[in-house]
Amino acid sequence: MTGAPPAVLVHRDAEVLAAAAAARLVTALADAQAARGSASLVLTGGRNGIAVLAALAAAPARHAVHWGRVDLWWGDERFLPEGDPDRNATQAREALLDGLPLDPARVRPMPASDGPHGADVAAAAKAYAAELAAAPGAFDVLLLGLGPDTHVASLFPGLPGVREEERWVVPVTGSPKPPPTRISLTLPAIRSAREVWLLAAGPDKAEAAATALSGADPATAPAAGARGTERTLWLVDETAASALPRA
Ligand SMILES: O=C1O[C@H](COP(=O)(O)O)[C@@H](O)[C@H](O)[C@H]1O
Repeated sequence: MTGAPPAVLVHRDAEVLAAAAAARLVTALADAQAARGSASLVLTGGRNGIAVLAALAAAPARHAVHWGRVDLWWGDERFLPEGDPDRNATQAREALLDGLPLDPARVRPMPASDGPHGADVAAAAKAYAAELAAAPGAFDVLLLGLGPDTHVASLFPGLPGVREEERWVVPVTGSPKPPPTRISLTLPAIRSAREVWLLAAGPDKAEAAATALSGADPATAPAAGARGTERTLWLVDETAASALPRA
């Protein structure tokens, strides 16, 4: 498989994991800005991803990042009306984004179901792919949560999105986790990022982490296919790490 092999960092609990990932994110974004002038970050939904954003909102070190020069994208979205509390973008705004001096032109949530494409999720996914294609440079950091079924973004085991080899964004219908209709980056898009960080805390993630890190087929364990070009980091807590081999 292409990409950097995973490195696993185990933290004491979910709270420490969120604080440590937030601190790491500040450093990664500030380093990217020092090297290239701006930084590009892909956000995830889910409880661990949103916990990292909340930890960042509470960390004075966040001021080390020039937020006006950060491009924000999303790895997946629940296809719901704008402002719906279940949208990943709504949760990210409430946890962190509303309190940051971002450049609104550089914040690119995935389309909502009451947006310009209406309920046409395929058109919405295509439009997001076009936005991505028009943007220069690689993602610096791409965050992913881990589902108990090994899903990442909205790429679920057995659904066609996980086998996509060409498109960077796909519509998802029939998601086993509600809501059923979603938009997701694909594995080729995820693998284009310099750094991919998978966040997993809680005993319900233990089997998924062990399966994905054992070299499973991404078609049946999507998280196994999530790698960065320069770095793949699994940031987990002790309970999520409990089924991993000791070494
Ligand atoms: O629905 C989603 O779930 C995954 C995992 O969420 P978690 O709450 O089990 O950690 C998340 O990564 C994804 O962005 C989200 O849309």
